[in-house]
Amino acid sequence: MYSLAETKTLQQSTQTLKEVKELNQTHLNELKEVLRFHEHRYYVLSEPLLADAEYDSLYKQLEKIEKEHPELVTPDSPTQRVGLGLSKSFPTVQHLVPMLSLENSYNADDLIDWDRKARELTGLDIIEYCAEPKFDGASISLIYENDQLVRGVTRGDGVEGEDITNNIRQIRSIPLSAPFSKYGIQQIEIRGEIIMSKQSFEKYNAMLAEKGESALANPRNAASGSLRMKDPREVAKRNLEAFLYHVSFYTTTEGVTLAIDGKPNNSLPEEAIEAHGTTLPTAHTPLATHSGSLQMLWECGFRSPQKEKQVLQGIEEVIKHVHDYEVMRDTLPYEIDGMVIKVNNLLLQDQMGMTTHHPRWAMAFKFKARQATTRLRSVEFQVGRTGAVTPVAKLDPVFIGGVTVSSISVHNEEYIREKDLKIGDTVLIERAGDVIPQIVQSMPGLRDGSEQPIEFPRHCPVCNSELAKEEGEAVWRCINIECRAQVLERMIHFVSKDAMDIKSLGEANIHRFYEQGLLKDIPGIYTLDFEAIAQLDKFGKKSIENLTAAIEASKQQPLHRVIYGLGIRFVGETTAKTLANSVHQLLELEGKTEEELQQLEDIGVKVAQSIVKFFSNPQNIQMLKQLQQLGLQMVNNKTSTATGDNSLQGQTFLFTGTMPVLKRSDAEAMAEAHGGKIVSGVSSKLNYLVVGEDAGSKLEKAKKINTIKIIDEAAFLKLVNDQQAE
Ligand SMILES: NC(=O)c1ccc[n+]([C@@H]2O[C@H](COP(=O)([O-])OP(=O)(O)OC[C@H]3O[C@@H](n4cnc5c(N)ncnc54)[C@H](O)[C@@H]3O)[C@@H](O)[C@H]2O)c1
Ligand SMILES: [Zn+2]
Repeated sequence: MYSLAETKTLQQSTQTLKEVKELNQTHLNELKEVLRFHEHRYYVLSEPLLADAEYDSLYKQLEKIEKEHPELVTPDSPTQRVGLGLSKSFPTVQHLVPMLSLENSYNADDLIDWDRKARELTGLDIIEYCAEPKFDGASISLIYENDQLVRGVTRGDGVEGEDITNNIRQIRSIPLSAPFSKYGIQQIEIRGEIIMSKQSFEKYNAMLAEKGESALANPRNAASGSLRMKDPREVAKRNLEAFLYHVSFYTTTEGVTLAIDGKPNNSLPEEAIEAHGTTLPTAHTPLATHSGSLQMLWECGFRSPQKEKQVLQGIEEVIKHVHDYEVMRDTLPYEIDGMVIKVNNLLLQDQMGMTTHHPRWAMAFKFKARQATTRLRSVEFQVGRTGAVTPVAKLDPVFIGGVTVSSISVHNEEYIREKDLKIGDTVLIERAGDVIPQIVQSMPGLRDGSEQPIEFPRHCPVCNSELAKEEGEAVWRCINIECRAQVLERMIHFVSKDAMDIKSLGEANIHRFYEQGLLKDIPGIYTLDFEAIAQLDKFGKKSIENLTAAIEASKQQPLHRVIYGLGIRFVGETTAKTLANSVHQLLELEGKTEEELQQLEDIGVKVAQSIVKFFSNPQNIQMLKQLQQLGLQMVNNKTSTATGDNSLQGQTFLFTGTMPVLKRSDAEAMAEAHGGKIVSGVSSKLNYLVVGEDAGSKLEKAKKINTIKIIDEAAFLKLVNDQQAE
């Protein structure tokens, strides 16, 4: 329908519109054209070029303009109907009751607004709602007659859908027959969502990759694409699943027609419409509430959100529930993009009615958007502490999942090839939960020929030495151990939070001291020339004090942190702990063979090789000896208590006030580790009162007992360190 040239022009317009802060009526025609185009990509081709949130935001703006200028609303506006076009690959059929869309809300205020309107419409003080997940798949309508599945239809444009009965019959969670007659029902239309689980989606994409086809962007596209496959046997292989969440219409065995979704379509027998209209008899249970109909579907053998649903009283309960659910989102085996909140009582639903676009009794609450499209501007190559060269894609900044993303690691050459990335490409990116943002796919269909391949360097971008790649590895490395990038990254890793945790010596300071020639390696951290640092701009007395104290305190970090801080390849926090527990003294590792190391828990061939390599390098041993002399913990704490580092034996300690560096509990543990004892109050039995800032009554009291030594944190650390060095 759209030629390549048109596609590009429309994509260009999309970009332009996205960049306008507030669209107005002058943009109206372009906006409509752009939305129609994206609907075609989405509904007909199942190949969207825009993230949902981006589409939604353009759609909202159209709604807003039309609301301000009702005279400009045209019948073909995207707001005037649900979807656009049908693929024509399957016979189209009319829905018995139109399949509408849902109104969207994005925050608590939207929900409160909606609840207010609902209470106005119904005259109630409090409304009972039923909340359930908004399954991210493709919606379908199923018809059962005399307990047999007779028809399965896609939503299509909401009025007509495609008859995909044969494909629907392949989905195992949809029973081919269901005992509706038990409920006195002769014909029934139910609706739900066809989804592909995250696991099946991964398998599906792996299969596509094997065949050399490009991966699909998300499980929803995979589900809707799979539903329209020509060969039902292929559908069967896709492992689709179905959640059925709605009864829209039924006739009873006595011939009574009950349309739950407003007016029955003309295709119903006229006499039935006349006889019963749209009103539902109250007596007719279980179909008096939405939650009741979910229960009935469950009992008829359908996977309805019977377990996932929640009946709630009033909007405050709803708001709490949807926020709680959003937190769990990533733990579910399938994708959901929000929650749907429905007025539970079906009579009330009927009373509230619907617009041409959506029912007034339901509201979608959309979770934070996680996908967006943007442009890949360039690729930078970063050198890590192990010399690995990582390509990082620089993007036009986009806001997703609550943060602005402007660069994303693209891992290695293979990954770039797999994702078919080029400089200048439009890319779809995703940020799921706390997961690091990823490029989902490039959009090769939008290339205009100006895109450039990503060239991988053969020389280190920092020190220019030739890069090497080990057999069977995807990563290129700079093997020059003196490489400035590596030296810096090693120091940054050493002081990082999970290693030595020297907060005042962050990345910026390390760079600065390095550039000034004040710091060149890890041991140098403990011999910093503070007088020279004091000459540097922005280094006041207070900063120097903090820095000194933090560095001093880090000498007490346990051995496993020192080991982790060394940044030995493949040695993470867990392995570092295993190694620390396997020795009395760090340098014992120097003599260990690969075989010996592999006896330890979770240490495999690769890890063992890497450890041996580290400890057989004389430069590394030299560094460890230096660190030992400088007073770092080179002994395993557990064994040290056993061998009796009891230098503070018999001494009592009490801490008061806030200390500049140490946490109270850490300081106490430190005193105890050296044989000291913590007491709870000031008395003549107390030897040391360690005071921090804002020390109060304890200090006053201690001043009156002249046997108590009152010291500050620095003196305490000195005490601990000196005792240890003896
Ligand atoms: N990326 C694009 O270019 C593009 C283009 C067009 C539309 N879209 C997306 O499609 C959406 C519009 O599609 P829509 O009209 O289907 O709206 P929708 O997807 O926002 O919500 C309505 C749909 O939610 C589904 N749903 C899932 N769980 C449900 C439940 N428990 N109860 C009821 N319904 C449930 C139903 O299929 C229903 O049709 C837009 O919000 C946009 O995100 C994207
Ligand atoms: Zn280098």
